[in-house]
Amino acid sequence: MLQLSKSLRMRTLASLEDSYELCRQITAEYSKTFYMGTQLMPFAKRRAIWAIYVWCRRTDEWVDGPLASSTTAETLDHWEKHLESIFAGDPIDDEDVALVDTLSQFPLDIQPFRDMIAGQRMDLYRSRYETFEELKLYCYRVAGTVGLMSMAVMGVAQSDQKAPWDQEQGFDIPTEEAIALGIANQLTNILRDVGEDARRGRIYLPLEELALFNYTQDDLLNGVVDDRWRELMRFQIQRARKYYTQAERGIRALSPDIRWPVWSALLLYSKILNEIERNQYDVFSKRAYVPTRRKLLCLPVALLRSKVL
Ligand SMILES: CC(C)=CCC/C(C)=C/CC/C(C)=C/CC/C(C)=C/COP(=O)(O)OP(=O)(O)O
Repeated sequence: MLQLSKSLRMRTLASLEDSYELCRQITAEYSKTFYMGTQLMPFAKRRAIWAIYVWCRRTDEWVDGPLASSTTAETLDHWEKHLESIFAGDPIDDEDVALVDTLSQFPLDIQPFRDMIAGQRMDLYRSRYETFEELKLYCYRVAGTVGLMSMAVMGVAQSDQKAPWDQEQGFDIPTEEAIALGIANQLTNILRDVGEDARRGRIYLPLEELALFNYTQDDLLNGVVDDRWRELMRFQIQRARKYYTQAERGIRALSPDIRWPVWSALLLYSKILNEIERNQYDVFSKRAYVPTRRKLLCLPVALLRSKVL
């Protein structure tokens, strides 16, 4: 019976090609920046990243999407079982077909996927973070994990593709740097979306850091932009940039064919911080956005860096 229902289900699922195409469309629709990055990758890696992106997006939707108000801990337990089924090679939905294929081709571990679900659990119960350590754990879970997943697909440089001194620097598998890029991206996202999150009653910035700048939760919820806020934002932006710098050091340890896309994604996303500065730190009434022309300008810069750094 179980066998029968499984085979019935299998027959109604999308073909491999259609599933990857679905993942491509979803990635293009939801994340312009990362989609642009993936377009610079070799075919097999590009579509694997789309399959992973879609699973991450679906995971995020449980707490951020239209059905979020009915999501409970049990919903996420169920989603974790769904994940185990994918890792067992048994797709449930059309989007899973591509991910099952990706798992058969790249050495992906289930742990970062589980950690990301744990990150969504945090979002379910918490709307405040007291310290940066707590926020950092959240950022690892919802975004650092994406770095780990992506790295398994992108691959690291073979020893004959590296200069001898790279090995001495212990850059064999740049795990910390991959996590750092996820954290940098997430911190950027948090800074860009402070106003939007406040309107949903959420504050991601650590409360003890607000206090350090004499800025209150009420100030934030009311969108007060003054010297205290600008100082606080300068401090936050500086820290996000440190994570970008750490990530940059790991890129040359990656396989050469994906250094350009990773540099591009890094530059494109970090530019949002420049836009926040350009907007005089007003993240309440404006959404920091990098215009397409400025985005395109990043690509040759990224190419150059991927060759020389
Ligand atoms: C640097 C090294 C060694 C490896 C690279 C490893 C990678 C690719 C890390 C990047 C991880 C990543 C893409 C994290 C996602 C974080 C994030 C905040 C995504 C935001 O996604 P959306 O919310 O869809 O984006 P927008 O809303 O900004 O379009």
